[in-house]
Amino acid sequence: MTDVGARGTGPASAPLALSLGEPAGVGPDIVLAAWTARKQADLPSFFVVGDPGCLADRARLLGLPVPIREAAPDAALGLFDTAFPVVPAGPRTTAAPGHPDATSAPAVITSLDRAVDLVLAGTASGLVTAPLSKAVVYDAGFPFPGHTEYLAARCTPLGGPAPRPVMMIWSPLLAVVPATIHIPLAEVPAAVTTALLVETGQIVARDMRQRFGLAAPRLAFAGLNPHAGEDGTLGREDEEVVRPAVAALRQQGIDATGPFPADTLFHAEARTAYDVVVGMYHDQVLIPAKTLAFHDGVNVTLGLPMIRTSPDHGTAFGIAGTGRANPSSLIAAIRLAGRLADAEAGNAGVGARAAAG
Ligand SMILES: NC(=O)C1=CN([C@@H]2O[C@H](COP(=O)(O)OP(=O)(O)OC[C@H]3O[C@@H](n4cnc5c(N)ncnc54)[C@H](O)[C@@H]3O)[C@@H](O)[C@H]2O)C=CC1
Ligand SMILES: NCC(=O)COP(=O)(O)O
Repeated sequence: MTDVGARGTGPASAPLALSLGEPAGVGPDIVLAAWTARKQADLPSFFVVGDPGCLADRARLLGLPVPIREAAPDAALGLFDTAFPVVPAGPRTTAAPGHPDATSAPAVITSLDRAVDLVLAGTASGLVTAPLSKAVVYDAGFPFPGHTEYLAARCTPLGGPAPRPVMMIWSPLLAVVPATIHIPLAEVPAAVTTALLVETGQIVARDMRQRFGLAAPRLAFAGLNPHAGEDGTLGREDEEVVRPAVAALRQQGIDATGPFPADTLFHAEARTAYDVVVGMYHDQVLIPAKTLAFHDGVNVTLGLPMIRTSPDHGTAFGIAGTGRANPSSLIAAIRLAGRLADAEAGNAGVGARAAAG
């Protein structure tokens, strides 16, 4: 694993590195659309790491006049205004849009590996990942549930402990963190421990302060059971696991509250009382987040010594290569990564919910 201690200190004006993700999905469509929208959306500069042929094929299919230029990472900044810089990496892909193919896995993984190399070396100021097909990379032996866990492994110092990665889905309307991520629902009650919730709350509070510039972030914890357990009559976990975690965080000076019934935690008035909801499992918090702001949502990985964002959606095979893919979530992800990089370089934090605009 890479020695994180060796990470460079590139200025925030270094471009962002984008991994290309699944070639049969909408990744190439939205990446091309984001570069096309770079001026009107006032995006920070970025380059793609991956197969330039895949992007060129998709541009041709979509009729987009995007001048794709193979480039070294340090040439990308100078090119970005006039051409789309692509740092070649990995084999040529052949999967047709909408038809995922196991042969793409080496290209997908190499694109991600090389993009992370460049971020850890300080050549790029942050990572933005286009969606990959978990099935395609799992079949090729990719040993991680998703980018989130892969990045924690990549950020593990030589001989040191792995950082704990925390997934946050962020939008101007709502920011949520699932305390457990990609595990079966049946395993959730055992996986939700007081220690896990305390550690999650600490990471969220720290990154909201340091990366998002919130002086005193307000964390609302959702309960696990209906009505947050109804005083223990609908399940004991809320009283015995979640409440002690909230109390421990409060003792540490973190503005944590809850557990709250999840069904009434996401309406407009409730959302004014917190900055982030920490939920107990994936769908509990990703459903409200994607329902409220599917096209503005950004997946941000907290807890790592690098910046990583991505769109909140997946490969959308049904619309890949049709011109119907909406690039807004990727555009929001690029914009947020740029602002987080600026904040890391010492400029102002991005604020709780203001950075999407
Ligand atoms: N960060 C990542 O790499 C992620 C990868 N995935 C992967 O994506 C694959 C497909 O997942 P699904 O559950 O089907 O979710 P999905 O997000 O790909 O699609 C869900 C629905 O939203 C629509 N949609 C998605 N993105 C859109 C866009 N940009 N514009 C317009 N409509 C859009 C799709 O057409 C579909 O109707 C799976 O392999 C999953 O693991 C899913 C989420 C994140
Ligand atoms: N449901 C969110 C998702 O699948 C994204 O996972 P990751 O690849 O960002 O870890």
